[in-house]
Amino acid sequence: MGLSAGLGKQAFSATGERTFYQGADLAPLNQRFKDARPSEIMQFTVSEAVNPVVFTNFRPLAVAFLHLITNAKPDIPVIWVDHGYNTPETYRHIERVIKLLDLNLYTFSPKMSAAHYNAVYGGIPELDTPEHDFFSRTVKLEPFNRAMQELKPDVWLNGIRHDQNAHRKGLDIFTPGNHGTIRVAPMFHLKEIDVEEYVYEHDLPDNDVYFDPTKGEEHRECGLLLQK
Ligand SMILES: Nc1ncnc2c1ncn2[C@@H]1O[C@H](COP(=O)(O)OS(=O)(=O)O)[C@@H](OP(=O)(O)O)[C@H]1O
Repeated sequence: MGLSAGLGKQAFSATGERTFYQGADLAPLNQRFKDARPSEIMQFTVSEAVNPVVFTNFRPLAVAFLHLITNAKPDIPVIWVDHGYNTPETYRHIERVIKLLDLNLYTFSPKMSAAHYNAVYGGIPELDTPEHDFFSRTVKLEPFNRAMQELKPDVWLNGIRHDQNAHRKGLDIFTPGNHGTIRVAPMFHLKEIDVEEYVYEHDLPDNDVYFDPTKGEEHRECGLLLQK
């Protein structure tokens, strides 16, 4: 399915009732929006949500999601955990995207800087060790949880897709997120090529040199999606 595939004439209006709350039955929503365009899912979500936020790591192709969501709601809070280990290219890319999309950015940093961590613990630990778990908790999970506690969103919007890894294949557009949120992934049913085309067609800058210190390989989960 491409970005231009859609629901056709069907339109949705706000019901006045709360759509997104912990324990909401999400199956009817997933059914209703399974063939919808990402822009329709975003419009519906921002009109029904009370306090929607975006979490992003500015990974490759994330700019497409940020472009779509800021078209639907320009002032939506965009939360970025800057763990301090991004590549220089990623930091420069982030600066460009903040300016281009005029993002309402909230940056959350770990309580220990990367320089401090490196000096005391000798850099990024080996994967699948207790040291690496501690590292991930310190540089990513703690600031992520702090952001959730401070902003108290009802909806966590993100750009994840079904084709990113085996775990994500089993997810859906609307799923229960942690901290009582409903996690909404408007691009869930898209393929990587659809998103690449969107970036190309809109002449958006992309992030080519990306590295996540909490993952060894691209398709691994670091834990934010697995946290309950
Ligand atoms: N650094 C940082 N800051 C803010 N938010 C972040 C961060 N890392 C992950 N996320 C959120 O988790 C979603 C999935 O991210 P990842 O693909 O990196 O997977 S993981 O859960 O971190 O393993 C991710 O969705 P997308 O960025 O849209 O893929 C975000 O909603």
